[in-house]
Amino acid sequence: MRVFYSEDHKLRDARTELHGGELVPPFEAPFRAEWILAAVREAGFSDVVAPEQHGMETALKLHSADYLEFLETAWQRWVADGYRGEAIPACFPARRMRQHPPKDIDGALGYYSFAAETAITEGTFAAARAAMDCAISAADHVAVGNTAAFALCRPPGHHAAIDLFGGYSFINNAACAAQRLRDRGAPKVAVLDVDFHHGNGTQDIFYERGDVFFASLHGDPVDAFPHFLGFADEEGAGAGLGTTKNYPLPRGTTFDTWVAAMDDALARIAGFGAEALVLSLGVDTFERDPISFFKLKSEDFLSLGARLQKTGLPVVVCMEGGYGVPEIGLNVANVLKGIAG
Ligand SMILES: NCCCNCCCCCS
Ligand SMILES: [Zn+2]
Repeated sequence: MRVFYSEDHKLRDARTELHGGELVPPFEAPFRAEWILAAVREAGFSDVVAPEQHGMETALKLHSADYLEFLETAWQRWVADGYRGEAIPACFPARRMRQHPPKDIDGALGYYSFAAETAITEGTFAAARAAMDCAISAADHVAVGNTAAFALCRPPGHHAAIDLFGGYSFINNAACAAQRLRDRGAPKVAVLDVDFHHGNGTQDIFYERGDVFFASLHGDPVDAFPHFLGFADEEGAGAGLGTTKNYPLPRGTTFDTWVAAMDDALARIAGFGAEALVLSLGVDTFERDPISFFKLKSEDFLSLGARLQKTGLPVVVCMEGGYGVPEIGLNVANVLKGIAG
């Protein structure tokens, strides 16, 4: 299985994350990609290539143009206004307020985000573009007949919505991979999000589309970030009615419960008639993840991958979350091993 990796992920190296009322070193840090890369190489996935540089046309089918323009210019606008810290949103267009993009960068940060833990810093946009390039190149690799590819995306993307950043996400890499597979001829594509956190961004992007099925297993939003989307009654709308399926799961969920939901999702994906699959792979479902509350063990990630291999669907794996512990490398490698059979 080919691995797409860009050194440009290192340009995303924020100093601060707002967590528990303190500015702490971000959980989503460069070491993550380094640990994962080392572990997948160690597991024999040594066909590691840099992605091609793709334009923004795929992303422009998924995100609004004004949002992508905001991402590209936010840091220089922030610096031009004389702020000394990192660009953290602090004022949001909440209920009954006007939904318009302010000229002021402080207001624009709040308008284009849904969470305040994610700082924009110098190099953030360049790193997000490189992660997007990895996802698109991995989709191209599968589109020409390879059964699988791994896009080692950093920063992650599944929380990035049509015009919102947050949850460490800026450009929705997995959505770009799905769109690319569609553009390269797959009539129907499915995105399966196994990250601990609901893929609110991917859901938002495809919610009214009937050509992409979105399924997500995640910590119940009543208890977990992103708190305000990912409930079981969200099933798509318009042309997309019936093509969203959420599996909110409780604190302490172990693999036996978790995998029953995955099997149901895979059955629905088969029923939908997907011809290719994008896996939003977060390994923050691991029992020792620092910010999550499921109890998957490292060997469970082998079973996860094996189930995907059994579908017979070509799969683009996009790296999402998974934090803090060295096992993130082993757990990702185990998924790839399961897929590779
Ligand atoms: N106290 C936990 C706050 C979580 N904040 C964002 C988490 C984003 C995960 C991306 S996979
Ligand atoms: Zn997550």
